[in-house]
Amino acid sequence: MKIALNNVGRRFNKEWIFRNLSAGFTSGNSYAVLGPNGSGKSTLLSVLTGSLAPSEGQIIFSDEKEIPVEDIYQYISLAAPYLELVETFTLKEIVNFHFKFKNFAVGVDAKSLISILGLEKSANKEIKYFSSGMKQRTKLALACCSDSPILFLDEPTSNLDVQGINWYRELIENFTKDRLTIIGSNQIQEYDFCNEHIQIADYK
Ligand SMILES: Nc1ncnc2c1ncn2[C@@H]1O[C@H](COP(=O)(O)OP(=O)(O)OP(=O)(O)O)[C@@H](O)[C@H]1O
Repeated sequence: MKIALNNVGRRFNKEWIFRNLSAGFTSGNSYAVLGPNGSGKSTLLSVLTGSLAPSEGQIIFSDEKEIPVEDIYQYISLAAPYLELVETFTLKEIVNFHFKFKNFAVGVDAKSLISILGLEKSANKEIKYFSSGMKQRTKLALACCSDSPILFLDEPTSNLDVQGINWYRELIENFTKDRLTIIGSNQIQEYDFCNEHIQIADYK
């Protein structure tokens, strides 16, 4: 899989969030999109997931041949603070719902995913009664344990405590091999495994 950006820029009204960004993202690598609050990390991630069109420049998705932007969602898993879980579902129901649209990563099924989460006792609890950390773990596990070749994680450790951060790092170790992984972050423990860094400030 490859995502190629060619002189990409995005603006909202008259404000350019980033400009002249040319970069290639390929399978087997992990990339960190870095910058302070409000710098444009989520905006760039939205462009990279195909959900936001660039204001200028070109984005090309390919896997041997070009993939139209309207099809790219099939190749992507995403966990982000602005993506909400369905609150009235139980954990079991949300896992079953999610995997009606995606396939499980190799070696994972609904039962083992709940065990990876460490939430066996909450399997029949509605998401609305989950703590913010439990919700965040659930979002990360759903994204990481899907078999999609591209994985986007925006602010992956928000709401996680030290134990949760260690759990996240183990998840990354087990589920990012051979994938194209892109992390939006400003916290080193979220992205220190990434082999390439993109500083939004370099494209202002
Ligand atoms: N739909 C929108 N319309 C207008 N401005 C927007 C829109 N979305 C984002 N922005 C602006 O773009 C800039 C970058 O926002 P973005 O959410 O990408 O930053 P971020 O680096 O992800 O921030 P944070 O670390 O706080 O999540 C901000 O100034 C924000 O107000």
